[in-house]
Amino acid sequence: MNRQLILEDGTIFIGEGFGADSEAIGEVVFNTSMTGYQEILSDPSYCGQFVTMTYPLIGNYGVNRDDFESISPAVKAFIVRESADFASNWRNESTLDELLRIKGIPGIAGVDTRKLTRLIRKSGSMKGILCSVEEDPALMIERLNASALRTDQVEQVSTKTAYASPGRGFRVVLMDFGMKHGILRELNKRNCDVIVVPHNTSSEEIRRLQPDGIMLSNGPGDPKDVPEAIQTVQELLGEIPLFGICLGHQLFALACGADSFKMKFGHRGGNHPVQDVLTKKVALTSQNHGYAVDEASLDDTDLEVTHIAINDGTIEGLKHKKYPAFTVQYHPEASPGPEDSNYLFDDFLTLMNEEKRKEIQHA
Ligand SMILES: NC(=O)CC[C@H](N)C(=O)O
Repeated sequence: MNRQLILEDGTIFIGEGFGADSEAIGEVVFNTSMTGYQEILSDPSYCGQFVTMTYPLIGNYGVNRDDFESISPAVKAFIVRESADFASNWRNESTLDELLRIKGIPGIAGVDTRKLTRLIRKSGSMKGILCSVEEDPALMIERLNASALRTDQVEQVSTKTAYASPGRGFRVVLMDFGMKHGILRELNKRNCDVIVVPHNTSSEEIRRLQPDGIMLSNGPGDPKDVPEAIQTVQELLGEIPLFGICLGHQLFALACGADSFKMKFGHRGGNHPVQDVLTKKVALTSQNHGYAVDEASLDDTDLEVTHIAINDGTIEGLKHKKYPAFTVQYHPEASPGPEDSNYLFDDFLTLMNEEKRKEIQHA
């Protein structure tokens, strides 16, 4: 027992260090997925956060080349009940511990993750510090309270330069706010000619690429921290069909005049039930968000709620009443998670198709 996790309310968890031997400060959140730790770890939306896995055994199938959602995991620290040091799977290429060491991410094992999760559910997500047990907790809490969490996460994880992932179908400009590779994979699977652009690409630059559609990716942090992206969406709305996921959904809502708020402890897991308002069908979804769109703020907008979370009634999907644009708060690209909502990518293609047909008729 050589490492401690100290929360801003003073709670201390003592555990065994694994991964990188370094200190970290971040926002402590929990994820209830039973598998998929590699995808979770490498999801850029966790930038700046400590992820607690509620499933008690993590690392048991190792880490492989194919399941990364980004090349450089942006998670600040990883908290588990038990870290398996023997990885058993035919795809396994390294252990979780090795990956965390290489990527400079500290971990702590042996933590009572049920207690930690209940605490977060009761008090809300909290700041935490992960450090050696040699450190004086009182001094650490002082440091924790004095440190403000960063607000430039999107800039940290977005691509610095544009790149193409060619296809022979619709051209889609994918705005990268901290994209999971699963989104690109789903678009390519449908033959889309994808151009991934940095988060701060202007609307003129996007227009110049002559896209058939725009995809707004997921990403870390508060949507209000990226006002220039909100403006870009405003400038393109109605002109080019649009599909947004998670942070992309929140940015779209803000661009349409709605508001967002920080949730108490968010939704992070692989089995969140979401209902389609129209069909009443429920899908099990993969989720990772700490902010949500405020329903009351929709009154003066042209937005319509398409999906809601069964667990707490928060908004999970929106559609513009006049323009070809729709978004979801959850992750239809799954990975990790169920594929119930994969059809949304097909809907995006249908939307682009319809708009193309209208254009041809009017030409
Ligand atoms: N996965 C995401 O895109 C998350 C969006 C945003 N950072 C939130 O926490 O709500």
